[in-house]
Amino acid sequence: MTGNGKDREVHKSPSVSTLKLLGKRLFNSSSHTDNSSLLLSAEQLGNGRSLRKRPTSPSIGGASSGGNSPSSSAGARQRSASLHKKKNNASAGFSNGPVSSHKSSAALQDLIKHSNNPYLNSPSDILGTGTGIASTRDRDRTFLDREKEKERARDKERNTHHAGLPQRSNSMASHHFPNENIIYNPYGISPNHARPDTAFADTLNMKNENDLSFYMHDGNSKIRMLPLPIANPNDFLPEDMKQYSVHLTDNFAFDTDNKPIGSGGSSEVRKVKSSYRQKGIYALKKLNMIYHESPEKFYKRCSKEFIIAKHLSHNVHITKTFYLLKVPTTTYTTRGWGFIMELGVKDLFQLMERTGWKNVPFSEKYCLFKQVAQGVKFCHDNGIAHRDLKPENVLISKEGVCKLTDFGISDWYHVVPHDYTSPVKTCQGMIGSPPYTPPEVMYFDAKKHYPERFQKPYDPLAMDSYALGVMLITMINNIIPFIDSCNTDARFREFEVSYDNFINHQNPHFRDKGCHKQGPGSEYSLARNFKNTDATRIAWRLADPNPATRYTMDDLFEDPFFQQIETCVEPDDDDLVRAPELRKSTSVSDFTENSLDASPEQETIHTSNPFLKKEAITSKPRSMLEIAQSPSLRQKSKVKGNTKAKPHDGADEEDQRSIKSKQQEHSEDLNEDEERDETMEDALNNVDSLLEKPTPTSTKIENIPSEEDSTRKELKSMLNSIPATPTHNGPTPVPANAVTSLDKRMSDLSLKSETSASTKNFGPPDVSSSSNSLRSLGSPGGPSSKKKNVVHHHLDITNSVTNMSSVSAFISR
Ligand SMILES: Nc1ncnc2c1ncn2[C@@H]1O[C@H](COP(=O)(O)OP(=O)(O)OP(=O)(O)O)[C@@H](O)[C@H]1O
Repeated sequence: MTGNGKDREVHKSPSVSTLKLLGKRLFNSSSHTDNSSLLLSAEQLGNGRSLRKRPTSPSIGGASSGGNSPSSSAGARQRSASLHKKKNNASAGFSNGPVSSHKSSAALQDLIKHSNNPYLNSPSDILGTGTGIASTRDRDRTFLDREKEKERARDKERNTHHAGLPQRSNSMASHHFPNENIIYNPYGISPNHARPDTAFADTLNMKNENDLSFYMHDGNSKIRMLPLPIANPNDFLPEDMKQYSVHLTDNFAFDTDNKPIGSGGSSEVRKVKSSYRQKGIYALKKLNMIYHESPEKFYKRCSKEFIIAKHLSHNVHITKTFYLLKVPTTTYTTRGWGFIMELGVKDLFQLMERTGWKNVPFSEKYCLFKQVAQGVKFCHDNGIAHRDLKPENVLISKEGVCKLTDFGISDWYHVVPHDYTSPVKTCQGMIGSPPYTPPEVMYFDAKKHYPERFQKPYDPLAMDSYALGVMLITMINNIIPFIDSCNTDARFREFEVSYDNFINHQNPHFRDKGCHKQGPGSEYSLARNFKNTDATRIAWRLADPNPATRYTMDDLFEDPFFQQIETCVEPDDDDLVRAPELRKSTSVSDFTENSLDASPEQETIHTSNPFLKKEAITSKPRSMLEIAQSPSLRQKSKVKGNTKAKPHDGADEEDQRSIKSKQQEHSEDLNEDEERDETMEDALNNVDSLLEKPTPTSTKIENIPSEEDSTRKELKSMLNSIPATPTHNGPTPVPANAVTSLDKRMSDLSLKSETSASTKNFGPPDVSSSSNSLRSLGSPGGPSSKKKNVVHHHLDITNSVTNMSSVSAFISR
């Protein structure tokens, strides 16, 4: 999390008026339990940034690879657990205790009153779910009894010493409020308040505190500046990822409306534009040094994140990461490093916090879930455990496709990283973001004071499964089920008891491999809203508190319910995101770290790309008709589906091309290809923007806004030329399996026009049925007819709550 003022614009608290409104509702509510906590949350919204996201427990232990790892690469991935301290100074000195949330006195008393420790009461008192008989659980009993005593003492202490501390709204976790309008928000009244940060294991040697960079900052003590000179990213990248240009301003410019579009524990995300294509808008994830981090550690941490992200950037469900660049000090940023990435429209958290989320059909929620699962499977198939899955780390593209992002604490999970036959490397230490962090990892949370014997090396893959399960439960319940996945959280305890109860009394084989009998039914609170016991099976099996029996990704993919979920995009679908072009490369010695963006003209003059001027002469855009007839001039060699990415082969074809563009012999071919691609993509963008416009009346081609640029003319010409009877891909037959998304779109356009009254018209039904998903324009008779023709509108979720910055953030994108 960055600490500068701009950061606050991203996910700042709701407006005062919104809060007042919510406050009124709460006062009128009959549930005293919920009200008090909610009111507290509302009050706290005024606390600003520290409340914007849930404070993360500091972790002193440190996550590192387990004993079977010869080299602890996880250890290299540390981020300061003092993040908590950094973000939330008020909480410094907060007494550690088994109840994780910091409660002010009012809420705390209420919480205590309603906190059910299943081990204190008779089983039938606490269940209220399932059969009404609690399973006998000897495990941890002694420990819990001891903890109970400690908890009482700490509660007392909190009531006196810690009232008013920033906190998460526990009450939102699983309560159902009398006012249905409030239930939709999975994380509480303030979406920002409740966005959890990632916990980074802090294995920092405290001796490093004297590191000079610790004292370098730009006026805000929470942001530390890297000392000059900034290291060259290429010095930290493997051979096959080395980049032609390493300076942001060589080939990119900041967006004029330069607002941050997101921020996390150690980064701030902004839009940047390619200097060469108007529509080339990308995300710059500017990486910040975290508390106690030395420059060397920063460089290693960031280059590792980049290498992993780039290594995985070959799947439709992974946000593409293109370059690791030096970022100069500008009005918008402090100097440092940043990633150029594919731009997401919003993240899944932002979808889920919308009022309309609760009305999203199950089928669409399952579609989103399956897409996320496919992304996770791809990571696992390629040797990476994500380790920080949460809705905030799932971006939604403008086509409505889910894409995993934030590989900040991801790691290679094989003992020998690129030997996929080597065993799984276990981890130790507190990492991740509660409640998505599983119980076996929470044992390492220093704040919880678990005895060391509870802290066992854990499987990072099981961590991802668990997070996926909690995400699914959250998506269906519209609210997080508990705050922390540990038995210091009453609601988690309730979940654990229900789990055991279901197994002991209803389905003894629930945890058996290959058992696909029904999951828990509506008598279980965390199953009720699913209204489907096959769906509860996958959710509960993924969120199994016991990692040894938890669903693996393979188990999930073998589950019949999971298999029959229809998605609007297939994992082997091509996506249309292209790598930004690098034409200019300022040599390191030429570069002043504080230089500001150069104008495109200057860049052209100073370009070191020998083909730049030539390109202007040789570029001969194809007409859209030509494109429609033979769109597949250039076959992109993409890694599809579950195919393995080569270790460290993150430089994809486009990137390689950018690098190779220095080589004279390939110049003409490359430039032609680039131009063709650009024309095609621009055309598609235009088609997209036409189709995505919620125009109520018939959208005729003639209604295209009158801007007479050549692409638009070509677009008109293409659409008007498409015959009523689709010829699919024109005269050149393309094998079905080689059909790209572009082909599909083109052929789908034909079909659309056929079903419309006129080939020239895109009437309202067609416009509205064209979803934001890649599959939305599926052609029943075309080459993709084998695939499902599912139409989803993942981005069309209404929101009646306005003035929330996170809402405005994505509206403005
Ligand atoms: N490529 C992108 N396009 C659009 N928005 C993005 C992009 N990358 C990140 N964001 C937004 O910024 C937020 C923070 O990004 P990210 O999670 O990568 O940062 P982080 O510092 O690693 O966060 P964390 O605290 O989870 O470790 C995301 O939740 C998302 O809303």
